[in-house]
Amino acid sequence: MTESKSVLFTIFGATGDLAKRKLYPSLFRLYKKGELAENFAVIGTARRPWTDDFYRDVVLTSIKDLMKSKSEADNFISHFYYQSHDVGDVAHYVTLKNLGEKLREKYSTQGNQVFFLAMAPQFFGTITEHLKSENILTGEGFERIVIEKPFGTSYDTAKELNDSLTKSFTEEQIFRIDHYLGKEMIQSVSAVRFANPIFESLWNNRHIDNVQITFAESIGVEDRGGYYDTSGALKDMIQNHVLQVLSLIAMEKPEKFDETHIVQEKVKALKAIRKYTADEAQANFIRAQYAAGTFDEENYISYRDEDSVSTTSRTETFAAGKFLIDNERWAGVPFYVRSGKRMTEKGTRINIIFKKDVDNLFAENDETPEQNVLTIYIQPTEGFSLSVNGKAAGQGFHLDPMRLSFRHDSEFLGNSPEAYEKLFLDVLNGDGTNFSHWEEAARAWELIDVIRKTWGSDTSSELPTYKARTMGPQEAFDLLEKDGRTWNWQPDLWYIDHGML
Ligand SMILES: NC(=O)C1=CN([C@@H]2O[C@H](COP(=O)(O)OP(=O)(O)OC[C@H]3O[C@@H](n4cnc5c(N)ncnc54)[C@H](OP(=O)(O)O)[C@@H]3O)[C@@H](O)[C@H]2O)C=CC1
Ligand SMILES: O=C1O[C@H](COP(=O)(O)O)[C@@H](O)[C@H](O)[C@H]1O
Repeated sequence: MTESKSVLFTIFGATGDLAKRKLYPSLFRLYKKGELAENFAVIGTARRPWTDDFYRDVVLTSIKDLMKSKSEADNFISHFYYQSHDVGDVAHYVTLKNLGEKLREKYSTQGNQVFFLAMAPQFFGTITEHLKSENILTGEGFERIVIEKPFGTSYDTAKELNDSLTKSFTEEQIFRIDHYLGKEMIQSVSAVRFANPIFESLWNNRHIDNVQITFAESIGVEDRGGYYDTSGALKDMIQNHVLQVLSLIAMEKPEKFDETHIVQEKVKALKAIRKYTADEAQANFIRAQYAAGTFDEENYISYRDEDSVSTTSRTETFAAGKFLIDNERWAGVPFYVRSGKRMTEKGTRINIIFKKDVDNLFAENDETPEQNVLTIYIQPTEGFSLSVNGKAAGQGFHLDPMRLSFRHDSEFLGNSPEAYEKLFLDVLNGDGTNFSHWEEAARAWELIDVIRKTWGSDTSSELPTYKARTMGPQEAFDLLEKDGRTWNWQPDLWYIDHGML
């Protein structure tokens, strides 16, 4: 039997896109599962002069696809209150405090508070400072703060941000969202590694040739051109999601499967990644921008033609590179990563490519076994496959590569908790395992800053482009080719075959 939580949420940025698309539906899912019942309340705040009723209607609209009965939804939204508030105005925190006290009483929330900052990071310092100075933090129950990406734009700005947050909250109270860490299959990476001796015993440079991590998106920048043009693929995806995944694959086995030990090992792995010189960054990382293209008879405009994007923009919409890890386990094993928008399909995958068979028994038969590949499918399908060599059926002896494959079915996917729902529950349980910790973010920025600066100093050369809805520029393929390798990527026929497209 689920024990429901007692808590007051304050959502800053309650009128925004993230709140409507992710936060309210996730809270509703927790409500439907009984994790939230009667003892919770939500204060939504932003500048717009909304009433409680209007706010509740907005929340209702955002959960309409999930609701089974109107009465259930009505009961849920009755826990929502709106307070118009400019985060820069001190007087508003007094109103917020008074409302909080009233709701704490009414819903018996036991002094537990979660603050969700669904706002641009430049406001984080002001908000946390005022939460403390205006005594909204009382220390009576648990008090946790959840913040969104981007966590800074460089090591220096991230450090500044962190310093201002830690004036009011301790590291244990800060939950930095990296929503990929809430995804089912990312959480499964550790299960695959540490619950299967067949893999754990091979998880090193004696058996693994290279690792490939692809975060491909078919969408362009949509309506986020203004933000994206100041960021680019390296900062938007590689600094956070990709390096988080890489550290989970590369880390040593933690002493215990808990937050402290996992984070310790992830930080060690990140620290072992070679920090490039400017020349090495130039040689090992490439970038490109999507040009116009046609796919499936549909025409796509170029990045520079997107709304709120400069027509002379040099922001990359695709980045690829090679990381090297200087430790005993991984010396000599390249970790190739790539991420881009307007690629052929949406697909996040990890490929562990095992070494070639050195002593080929079948050489005299003119047969060469293919390298074994373990693929972890993160999305849109979830599962694993392992390519193995077998004998082709029939006369004679020929090797035939085959795939042992497991995928979650569509029913499972439909019921699988959404990343934000899992992360919300982790926050309520005080479990920071699936969040980014300061030391992780700091190290990731140190690695990325070198690449960013190298690219930034080159203002004259032509930025490579790739046609919209392709797998990126030629330079990304050359990156592996010069190492005698290729990207391992086949279109995901599984979900087409299963009617999931
Ligand atoms: N949307 C998404 O999918 C994702 C968003 N994020 C991050 O989440 C955060 C929020 O993003 P998103 O919801 O898209 O942004 P929006 O621009 O849609 O929302 C911003 C919110 O901040 C409020 N706001 C702005 N200025 C003030 C102010 N001075 N005082 C009080 N409230 C203010 C706005 O409300 P009002 O105008 O009424 O004041 C609005 O509610 C950002 O950090 C973003 O990078 C991260 C990953 C994905
Ligand atoms: O953080 C971000 O992630 C999304 C991709 O997330 P997904 O869960 O849809 O795979 C990306 O589109 C966005 O640019 C980035 O900020």
